[in-house]
Amino acid sequence: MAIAPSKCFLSPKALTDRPSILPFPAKSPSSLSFTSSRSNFPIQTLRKSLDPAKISTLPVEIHAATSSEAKPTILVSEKLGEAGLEVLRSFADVDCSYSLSQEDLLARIPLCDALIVRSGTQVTREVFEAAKGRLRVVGRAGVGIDNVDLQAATEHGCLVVNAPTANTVAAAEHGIALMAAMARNVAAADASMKAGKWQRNKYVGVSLVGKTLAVMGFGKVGSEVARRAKGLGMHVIAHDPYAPSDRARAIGAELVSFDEAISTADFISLHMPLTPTTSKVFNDETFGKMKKGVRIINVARGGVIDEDALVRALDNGTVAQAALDVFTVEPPSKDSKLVQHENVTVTPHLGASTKEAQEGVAIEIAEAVVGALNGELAATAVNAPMVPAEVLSELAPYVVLAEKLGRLAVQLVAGGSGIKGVKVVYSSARDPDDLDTRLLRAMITKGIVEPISSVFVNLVNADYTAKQRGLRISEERVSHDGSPEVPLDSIQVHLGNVESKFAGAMADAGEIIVEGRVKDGIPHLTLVGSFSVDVSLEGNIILCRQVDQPGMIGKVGNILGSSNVNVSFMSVGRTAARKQAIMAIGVDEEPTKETLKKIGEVPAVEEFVFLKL
Ligand SMILES: NC(=O)c1ccc[n+]([C@@H]2O[C@H](COP(=O)([O-])OP(=O)(O)OC[C@H]3O[C@@H](n4cnc5c(N)ncnc54)[C@H](O)[C@@H]3O)[C@@H](O)[C@H]2O)c1
Ligand SMILES: O=C(O)[C@H](O)COP(=O)(O)O
Repeated sequence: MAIAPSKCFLSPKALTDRPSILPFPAKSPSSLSFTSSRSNFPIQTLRKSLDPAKISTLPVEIHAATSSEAKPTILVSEKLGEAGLEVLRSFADVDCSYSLSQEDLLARIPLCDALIVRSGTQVTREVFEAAKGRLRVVGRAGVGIDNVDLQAATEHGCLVVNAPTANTVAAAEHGIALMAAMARNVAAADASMKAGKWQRNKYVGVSLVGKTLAVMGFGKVGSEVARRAKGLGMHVIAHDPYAPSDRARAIGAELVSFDEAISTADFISLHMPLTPTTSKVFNDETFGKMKKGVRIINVARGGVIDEDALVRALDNGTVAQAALDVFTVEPPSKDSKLVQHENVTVTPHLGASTKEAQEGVAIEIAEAVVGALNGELAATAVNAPMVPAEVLSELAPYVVLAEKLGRLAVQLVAGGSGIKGVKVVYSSARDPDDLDTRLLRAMITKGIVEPISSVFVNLVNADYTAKQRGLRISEERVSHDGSPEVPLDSIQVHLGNVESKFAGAMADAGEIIVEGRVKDGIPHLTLVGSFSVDVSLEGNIILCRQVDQPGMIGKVGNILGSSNVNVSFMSVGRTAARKQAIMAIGVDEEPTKETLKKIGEVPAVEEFVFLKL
């Protein structure tokens, strides 16, 4: 796919319309090497806090598509509601392929920017590897993300989003339906009648009213089940190590320990996620602690039950009945003893399968995926920090500043000296709790890592990438006597224990230091080593260290002018009059080697460096 990296100017409206920001900021053209496997479409850097009149003149990096080919491709591998597909089709080429084998999925994934799945598609590490960097979002049209290898997604910089709320009620209703159907033998009696029998004595059930129900996992589905069970006259207890007791109290459920829940309940309904802690938490030992004749409902995940142990507990009467919507392996084998057991009622993972829930889930996931591909940070991101829109909006210019400072700092390092320690110092009048720096840290990492590697860094994989490269990033806060209305006064990036190709960037402590501030919404470089400068961080920068004397600006300016290099800014910082000074020159074009050589030949110039932003 042919994509031209180009510098464009965004209209004030485009910049202010969306309070959102770049989980996938495009690499800046200076360091960019496009491969045909990663498509890019407009990803904008928001500058909402800026004066629109000024915004219109700010260059914003956009990777503009050269043709309609640049539409992203979204693979939908399991049935998705029509309303969600419409949202997707209005934005992307949508490939609905509902019965792909794993092999077919691996073959198709390198052509896709996003993948939307339900619980039936295994999004394994192999899938991310096969995507060769193009896959940027996996959308799970539902809650459980245990079929997505989150670690692999994060390592590959791929955002995973889910739709956590739209099927809650459907799952809770299915739990209640299974409980009632099991207690009254509805499925077995139905099958018996259809076989021509009339067995009124065989299918005598048990009542729900007055019975104790233990809800295991008091989250969204669990609490809705509890609410409905209260309406049926049940006594509801719940176990959830992380649930607030006031939420349980408000519903009239009592939070108890695991052992108390399972040993006192007549019915146990499972609503926890499948995690390493909950895997097979219902096993021989825990079945042994239950009341004889207990009844179990599972609409959570099959893997929380040791299924062989459940068959034994059913056979020996510890468990009188079970109603199961989910299984360790789906679909389970046709001769599964559990599925075939006469005291077990089963459904094929139908918890979320109502028309209403599927339409809701489809819209929820389609909007999240489109938003993420557009550069917004999804509110339902599973493997990236969720930064509220207001925070994103006010930090936007600082995000640009952070990346540029990282990019500048790394270019000042002399070849051969590896970077290990990065210290970021934020000067702010805000209380530390009111300043979320995760985004800034991620962007500094991006700025440092991208110019020296082929890794694509974003908010999802920034911390992981830093760790992988042995880059220790520490953060410090310095309190500033300004207005807390302004999030930050300055950001400093310190690279420790390195040598610099520009000695002027080394501070006394033997570190490279660059500092920046946002002025009128525009990022500025304000300190290099121990020299104060003031140059807006746009285009490219030449730093010259020289003996402070009259006429230097004119001499260097003349050299650049005669080579047709446009100077946007010049700023001189010095330690003391007539001693050392640093000249920071913003240039729109990249000077040729000959031009740079001429600058180096000016007698008072002691060193200089050309830096791409
Ligand atoms: N059958 C279906 O079609 C269907 C539909 C929706 C949800 N689900 C599944 O239902 C489960 C719950 O979904 P949800 O939306 O309520 O999720 P949720 O995150 O809102 O709730 C899960 C709750 O489990 C609790 N929990 C975590 N570890 C626990 C433990 N060791 N013991 C007890 N509680 C623990 C959490 O604190 C949380 O409150 C998930 O496994 C989800 O995948 C299934
Ligand atoms: O986790 C979920 O959302 C449910 O298990 C539903 O899964 P499904 O989308 O495959 O029906």
